[in-house]
Amino acid sequence: MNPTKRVEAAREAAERAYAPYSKFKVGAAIELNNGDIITGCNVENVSYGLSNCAERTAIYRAIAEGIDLSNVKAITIYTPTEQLHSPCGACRQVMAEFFSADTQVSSANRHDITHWTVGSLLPESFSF
Ligand SMILES: O=c1ccn([C@H]2C[C@H](O)[C@@H](CO)O2)c(=O)[nH]1
Ligand SMILES: [Zn+2]
Repeated sequence: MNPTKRVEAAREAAERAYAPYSKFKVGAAIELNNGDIITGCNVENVSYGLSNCAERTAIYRAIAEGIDLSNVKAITIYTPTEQLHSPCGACRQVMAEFFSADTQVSSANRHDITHWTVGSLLPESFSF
């Protein structure tokens, strides 16, 4: 595991966030078992409900690039804020779709990092 590499990649991705409405910039970095990193940032819209979170941007980018998400080691999100922030409900559901329940999910800022798993963030997730 290389949390520093993911934190740095997520921090750089947060700098690319398009968040003129909320001013809340988020970056995400998915690390694969082979060490490859796929990043995402939040992308907002003047029609606010169309905004996409950093986590889902990274996951959808990976899908679009044909990356096998059964090989995910961990996902880290980064916010340039004083508090740490956990992923929203929509992103938890999308993570549950593509990542196994034991995949590590981390949230970092410039001071701290905290860790969960997909299963702990969305217990008893919907499926059929
Ligand atoms: O886990 C989260 C929570 C929020 N956001 C984005 C959505 C929106 O652009 C901004 C404020 O909600 O932060 C993320 O990217 N990830
Ligand atoms: Zn989200």
